[in-house]
Amino acid sequence: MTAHTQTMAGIAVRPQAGTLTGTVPKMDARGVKVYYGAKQALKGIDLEIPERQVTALIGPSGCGKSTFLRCLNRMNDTIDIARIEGLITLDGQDIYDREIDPVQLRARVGMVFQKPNPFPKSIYDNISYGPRIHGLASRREEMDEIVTKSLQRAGLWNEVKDRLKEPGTGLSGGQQQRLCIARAIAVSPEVILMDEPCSALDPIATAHIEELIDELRENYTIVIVTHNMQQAARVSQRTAFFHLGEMVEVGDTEEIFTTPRDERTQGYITGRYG
Ligand SMILES: Nc1ncnc2c1ncn2[C@@H]1O[C@H](COP(=O)(O)OP(=O)(O)OP(=O)(O)O)[C@@H](O)[C@H]1O
Repeated sequence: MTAHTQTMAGIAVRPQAGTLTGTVPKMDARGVKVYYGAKQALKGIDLEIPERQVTALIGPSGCGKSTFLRCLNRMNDTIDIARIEGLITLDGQDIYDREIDPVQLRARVGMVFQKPNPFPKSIYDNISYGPRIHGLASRREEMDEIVTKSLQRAGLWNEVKDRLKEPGTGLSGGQQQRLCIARAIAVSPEVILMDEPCSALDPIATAHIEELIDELRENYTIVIVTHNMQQAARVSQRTAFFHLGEMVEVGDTEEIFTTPRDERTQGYITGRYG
């Protein structure tokens, strides 16, 4: 018999019961409920996040996509009225366990936000800040290497290599978003969460970020919230459709966009509502 795990809410659930993807997921959510005060925003989400793939979360405004994304690195901890129940694991370990330090967790599960939010510091310092607080480099040369590699991986190095001391806020919107991705990469995360990362960008900058996401999945597990269904179809391998706080259906992206099982999914992807 599968061992039951006590969750933060004291509810017994079976971890990783019957994996849908056939492999052990990088992250696994079971029965995740979120309340903001008395209002329930998520009604029991079960979702596996496969390793080194892009999982897209889609659905109409207010259905709980961002709330769910924030559960995956405990960003909801910072919202006083938010309460979460259920189980979320990273490599099989409960991320809400008392032993887990949320700051360390957020280094393993990084986040990129809707609006590029570089620190009001130099390009170099934007990248070196995380590695410094996590003690990832003991010498200047090591830090230089982390900064260079992170900017290279984020596809920004050639554009900024001669102006690393200039403020990050002086870059274009698309460059700032790539700087934020480089900043997330700098602490060697395993998972990167992206909350509508292109919504503030023009089509060219968006195309650049989408190409980058496709490259990044070689090394990272990515979860992306997007309102743009073409984008979900272009960048993700799996798609989960959320509606009114429920996860209605999840599957291979191609399948979800061509032969959805649930009529609510079909209604959304064909633009009938949302
Ligand atoms: N900090 C908060 N305090 C109170 N209620 C919140 C908070 N954040 C989200 N909510 C509520 O929870 C529900 C889900 O919101 P969430 O932002 O997760 O949805 P979403 O699907 O990401 O929406 P959108 O696509 O518009 O960003 C909504 O009813 C929203 O009003």
